[in-house]
Amino acid sequence: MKILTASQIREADAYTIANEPIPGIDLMERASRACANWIQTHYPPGQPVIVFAGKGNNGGDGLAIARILLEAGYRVHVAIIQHMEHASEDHIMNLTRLKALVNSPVQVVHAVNEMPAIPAGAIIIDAILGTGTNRPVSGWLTNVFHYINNKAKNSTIVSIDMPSGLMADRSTKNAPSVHADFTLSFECYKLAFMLPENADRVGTPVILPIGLHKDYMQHVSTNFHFVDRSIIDTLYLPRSPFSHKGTYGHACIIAGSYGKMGAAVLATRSCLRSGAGLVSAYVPTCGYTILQESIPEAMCITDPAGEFSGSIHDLDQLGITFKAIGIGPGIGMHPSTVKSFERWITLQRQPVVIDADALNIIAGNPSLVQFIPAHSILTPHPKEFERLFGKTTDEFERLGLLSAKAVAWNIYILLKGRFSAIACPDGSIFFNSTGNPGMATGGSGDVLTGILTGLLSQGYQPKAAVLLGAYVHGAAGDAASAHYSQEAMSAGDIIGHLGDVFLSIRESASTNKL
Ligand SMILES: NC(=O)C1=CN([C@@H]2O[C@H](COP(=O)(O)OP(=O)(O)OC[C@H]3O[C@@H](n4cnc5c(N)ncnc54)[C@H](OP(=O)(O)O)[C@@H]3O)[C@@H](O)[C@H]2O)[C@H](O)CC1
Ligand SMILES: [K+]
Repeated sequence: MKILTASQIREADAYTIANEPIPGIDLMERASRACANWIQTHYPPGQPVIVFAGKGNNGGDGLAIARILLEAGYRVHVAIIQHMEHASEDHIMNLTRLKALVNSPVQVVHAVNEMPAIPAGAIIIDAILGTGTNRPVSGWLTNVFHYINNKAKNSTIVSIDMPSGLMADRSTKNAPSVHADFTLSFECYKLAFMLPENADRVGTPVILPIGLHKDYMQHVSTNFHFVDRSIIDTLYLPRSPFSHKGTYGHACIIAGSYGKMGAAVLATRSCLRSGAGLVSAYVPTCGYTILQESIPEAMCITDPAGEFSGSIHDLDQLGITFKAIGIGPGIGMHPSTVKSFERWITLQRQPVVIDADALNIIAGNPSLVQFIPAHSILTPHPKEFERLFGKTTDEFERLGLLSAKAVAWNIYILLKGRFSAIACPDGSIFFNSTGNPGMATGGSGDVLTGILTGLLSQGYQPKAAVLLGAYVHGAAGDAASAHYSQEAMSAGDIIGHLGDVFLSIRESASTNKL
């Protein structure tokens, strides 16, 4: 799914009005009905509803929603927030339609002391500002937001299109905004929803299709995408009935050190569970028994240094052709490991997966960047990202830096988070849609490294491997949390659910081809 900027959304709106064609007021009605339907499905008419409407089209939506809910038997109070003098045409039209209903209380609020009381259990509809927000909110609107956020007990805030105060494609990190429980947003995710700095403002985003024109949506060019199942199904490569283990490559996981052999076990096991034909683990000698006993399907190559690896650079001399290599989980930062990694990276010619301490080694010696093979995949978490690329003032700026580095280094960078951001060498960014807070647990990243290496090994191109790998990792985490709970699930449980996820993707990909 494409993620559009505020101005592209305005264009989509205008294109739909001109080419469907449909009058703007009817498009607003369609959007408002989609919201009202959602509210009616989730809350019974007994609950009081308070609509806070601004003076633009977001407010127009609010007034239409109020009318539809009143007609459906809800008790609705409407407060128009006078944040500007003039009102949009469709706001005025919907106000007229609302006032035509008997018993429709409409109040105009000019100052925070005029705000209506919010009864316990109310559904608060926030339709003050939407995608037309073009500057951080200040002045008395700040107090209005504060009043709404300190809502009465058991009430729920449902924001329409955007939590008021947020800008769709710029940072409002320190600006006031409504903190929604749910955001019912039209047609596509907004960039602001993808960033952790807005997590407690957006609440749960719900995307409601409102039939914006297909031609516009198909042809509009954007650098931002949301990876949903429709993208994943096109990436999946079914295995050939005539294949053998050689078809799917020999993968190598370079991982582990004394006390961190779990990282090697998790990455190796997830690599095996992601379809590699053969998997070898390269580990320090101290990990030999652990690895062979816990994963008999994998081969084991030991580094002579003992408790850490110091001869990684000699791997190429073994005469084994690895189709893909993943390096980093648990390798530590012993000076010999650092030296050995530095030599090893200069010898690489095909894309590799680089994670954890291998990233920290690069951060400590930025001259290594020139040796990272084109189209390699780096998987930093935010702290590792900062060590590699430096600090930014907000997360929009961080996205810009992420994209610039992926282009400059000609690599894929997967920045881990609720919606992991995958930056590609062409400047585009894909946000992964799967995963949950239960995955914020030790070993989860090691599992991802194994999955990505396994997918590369069996012939996925790096872009397909990183998009599919991130999705599968998150979806297996979702299945694990459904089974064990977010609290009790562990990284190993993610691996345990990879099979269910591959089965389901295989099924939907083949159904779509019929
Ligand atoms: N595009 C669609 O698909 C559809 C959108 N709908 C709804 O329309 C809104 C967008 O409506 P718009 O009228 O463009 O903008 P807003 O309602 O968000 O804002 C109205 C005006 O508010 C002023 N403004 C901007 N920032 C601030 C601020 N920080 N403080 C106070 N006031 C602010 C600004 O006017 P200025 O003259 O002051 O610049 C805005 O123009 C969209 O979100 C949907 O809810 C449709 O109904 C359906 C299709
Ligand atoms: K809003």
